[in-house]
Amino acid sequence: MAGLLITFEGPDGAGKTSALTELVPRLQQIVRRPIVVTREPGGNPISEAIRQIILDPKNTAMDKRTEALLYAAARRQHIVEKIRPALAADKMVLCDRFVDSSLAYQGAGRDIGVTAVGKMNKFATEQLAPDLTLYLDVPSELGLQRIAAHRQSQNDRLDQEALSFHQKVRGEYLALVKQYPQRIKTIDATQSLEQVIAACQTVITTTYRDWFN
Ligand SMILES: Nc1ncnc2c1ncn2[C@@H]1O[C@H](COP(=O)(O)OP(=O)(O)OP(=O)(O)O)[C@@H](O)[C@H]1O
Ligand SMILES: Cc1cn([C@H]2C[C@H](O)[C@@H](COP(=O)(O)O)O2)c(=O)[nH]c1=O
Repeated sequence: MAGLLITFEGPDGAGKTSALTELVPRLQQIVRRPIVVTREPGGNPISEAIRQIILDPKNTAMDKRTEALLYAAARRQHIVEKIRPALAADKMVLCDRFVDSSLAYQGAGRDIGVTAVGKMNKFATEQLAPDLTLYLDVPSELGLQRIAAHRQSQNDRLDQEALSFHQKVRGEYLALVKQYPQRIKTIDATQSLEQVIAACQTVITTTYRDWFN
């Protein structure tokens, strides 16, 4: 498999989606091979349908292991339908969230345990791992403030969790950064959006120089 899987991670409100939206057209101007942009949970009809169920604020009865299994199920379908075919066709895949989100949110945030969630995801992914992960770091308070300030619709079920949940999530992300320093590069997402985009672009283009003009 000669493609590249680059994932974007971070607490809610870190700015992943905003940064990706601006970054993609800039990379497309200089990249030598096609880019596929996708997200989790989602990226194909089955996984987007699972996303609706997971994030629906009405689903307050959802058990935490059910939630973890649904994220993993959505991921499995996403890998089979979209990620693996794109990598096999030598494309660069930019994915908004991947397994690290499950480790941080379900493993730590929901207290299921990072090891247990990791094992479940190995089954789902058959060990497919990102080549590079950009971790956009913000204090949980700031991320939640951004979401509240720009809210256009009702918060999803995860956004509605208490600050302490989001702090556990961030704590696990910071632990993952220490555990995988080669793969995960931290971007200071308290900077302006333009600075965040520029930092992401620099990490990607300097790490994979031969992919760019
Ligand atoms: N660097 C930034 N400075 C100030 N505001 C920002 C910055 N980045 C994003 N925002 C704003 O914060 C809000 C959340 O951004 P965005 O949806 O991109 O975050 P996200 O990481 O994708 O969050 P989530 O995971 O919850 O979807 C948006 O309204 C966006 O305009
Ligand atoms: C992949 C994944 C995501 N989550 C959480 C993180 C967010 O709160 C939502 C996804 O919404 P976004 O606006 O697209 O960021 O789901 C999770 O808990 N576990 C996961 O594996």
